[in-house]
Amino acid sequence: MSTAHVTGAARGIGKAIALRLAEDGHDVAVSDLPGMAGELDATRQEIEDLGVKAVALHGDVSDAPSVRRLVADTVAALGSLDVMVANAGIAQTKALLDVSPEEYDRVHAVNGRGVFLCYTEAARQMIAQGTGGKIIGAASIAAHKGFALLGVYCSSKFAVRSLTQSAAQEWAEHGITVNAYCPGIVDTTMWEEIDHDLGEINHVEEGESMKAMAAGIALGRVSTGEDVAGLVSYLAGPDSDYMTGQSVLIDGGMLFV
Ligand SMILES: NC(=O)C1=CN([C@@H]2O[C@H](COP(=O)(O)OP(=O)(O)OC[C@H]3O[C@@H](n4cnc5c(N)ncnc54)[C@H](O)[C@@H]3O)[C@@H](O)[C@H]2O)C=CC1
Ligand SMILES: CC(=O)C(C)=O
Repeated sequence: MSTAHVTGAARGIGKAIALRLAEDGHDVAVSDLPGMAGELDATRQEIEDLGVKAVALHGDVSDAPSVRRLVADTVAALGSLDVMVANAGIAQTKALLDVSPEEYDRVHAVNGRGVFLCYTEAARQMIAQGTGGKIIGAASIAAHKGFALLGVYCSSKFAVRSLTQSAAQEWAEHGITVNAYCPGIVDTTMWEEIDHDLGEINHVEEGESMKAMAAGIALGRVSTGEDVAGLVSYLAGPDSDYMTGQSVLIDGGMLFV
């Protein structure tokens, strides 16, 4: 029996991943910020309804003691930690010249340090267990290409991509693989907020910014969380055992096609 932890699982991509891993037979710990308790508990209930064990935990991924607790509480509740999905992240839609140093730091604290903390705390636990593991992070198309008005966000996702490569090299000897998923445009609260903010900056109607970005998607539609969860299911399972250090695009053919 394998156990997984998914951060940022109260909604969006994280929730879809948690449910998919439960369908795959993993016991699943889900976590999110304390303010998301109601939504997170709904995710936990949906996982239990699939017939596996679930636990809902609260913590801020940018805070080291908090992440240490998330890992320890997962092991206490489910017996081990075999799959870590460092999914939690925040967006920031702003021209670089308008970003304050504090705003820069917050994005990197959640998207960069948050992934670093989840990766390293999970690896410590997996190394102690001695049974290997799968560590998976949320990157983005923004880890492969910079976008105007998302500059700081993009830089934080490039950080995830390089951390994933370094961690993969350092922990291979312990049987731990480290990979990241790189969605394009996923129809979640995060993209609703990006669309709203781009609309304000560019003086266009709500929905228009998303439509303009989506026009470049070869498959002709934006993504669902479930599209991304299918890739994470593969990265968490045995079929990806010979794959590590990769940041895999799942963008419907938006970049590089
Ligand atoms: N929606 C999209 O188009 C894309 C999203 N991504 C990435 O996928 C991940 C999930 O994105 P979505 O589901 O769209 O976002 P979302 O905003 O809908 O959900 C993110 C979840 O993370 C939680 N969270 C935020 N800060 C946190 C913190 N400090 N500690 C713990 N939890 C925290 C939120 O409360 C929320 O439940 C993010 O890392 C995002 O950058 C990547 C590419 C595209
Ligand atoms: C949210 C996100 O990663 C992009 C680039 O849309």
